Amino acid sequence: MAVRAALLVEELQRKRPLVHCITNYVTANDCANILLAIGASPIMADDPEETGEIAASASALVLNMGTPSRRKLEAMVRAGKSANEAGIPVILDPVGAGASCLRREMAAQIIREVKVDILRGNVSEISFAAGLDFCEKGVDVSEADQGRDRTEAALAAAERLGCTVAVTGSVDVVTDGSRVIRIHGGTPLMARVTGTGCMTSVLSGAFAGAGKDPLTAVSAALAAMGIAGELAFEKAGHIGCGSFHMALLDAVGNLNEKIIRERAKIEER
Ligand SMILES: Nc1ncnc2c1ncn2[C@@H]1O[C@H](COP(=O)(O)OP(=O)(O)OP(=O)(O)O)[C@@H](O)[C@H]1O
Ligand SMILES: Cc1ncsc1CCO
Ligand SMILES: [Mg+2]
Repeated sequence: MAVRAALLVEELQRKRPLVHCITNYVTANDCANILLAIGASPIMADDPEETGEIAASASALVLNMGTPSRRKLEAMVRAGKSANEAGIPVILDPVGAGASCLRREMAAQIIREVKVDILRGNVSEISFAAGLDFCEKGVDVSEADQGRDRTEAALAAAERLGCTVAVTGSVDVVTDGSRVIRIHGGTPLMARVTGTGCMTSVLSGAFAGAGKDPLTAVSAALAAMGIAGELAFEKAGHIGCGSFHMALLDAVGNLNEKIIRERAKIEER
């Protein structure tokens, strides 16, 4: 898997996939920059008047529920249907999925009307999507969920939704319902900078847009992000969160096939 992930980086950099993101206003800029850094091409577009058209010309679509609205929901459903018709992968990041009625309705409607290929979230969000949990607070992992089993949540969500699921955290877990892959690495500082999860979702979009298999695509994205987190920590971890944030973007921009082949810690059982 580490070798395939490494080769996928080269393929991504050759193909330069266009990734259409309908995302939140908190981390949109970081998501666009991380896509450019890895070698993909971002487009942020969230008006329902254009999202169907933009998705049809993209290589992947990423739907992030971070700052929701009815209008954004309409934009996402239109884009999602268009992506499904065009046969491009759809990634859903159900940010704070259980935290409000609007978010619950939004997640339910997207899952009902759009075929999602990859669901990526933290353990609270994925537990909600899997039906294991019925309320959430905020966008970070709740205290009650800190000890929750990521593998159990990932498998339950994959079974319920019939798609590939990634639950991120200290160790990331990815499953398509039968294979289970764990990606080690990263640093706890990644949870102290907002948007590192959103960035893994758009990177998953970039890898899925460059290859065909969602399981390999997300595993490659998470391995890349973990390695970048470690390299950034070595460079700037001792300075603080702000410098680490910038170093993370630098590190993603310097990733290549060799670094990923040597450093990826991907384990399958
Ligand atoms: N304790 C940790 N040790 C190592 N890596 C971590 C740790 N916590 C998070 N990460 C990494 O940080 C990235 C984001 O994961 P996280 O689960 O924090 O996403 P999130 O909660 O959706 O974040 P956000 O909502 O801020 O975008 C992943 O690459 C994950 O592996
Ligand atoms: C802090 C925050 N609030 C809504 S979206 C977001 C970014 C990370 O999910
Ligand atoms: Mg998140």
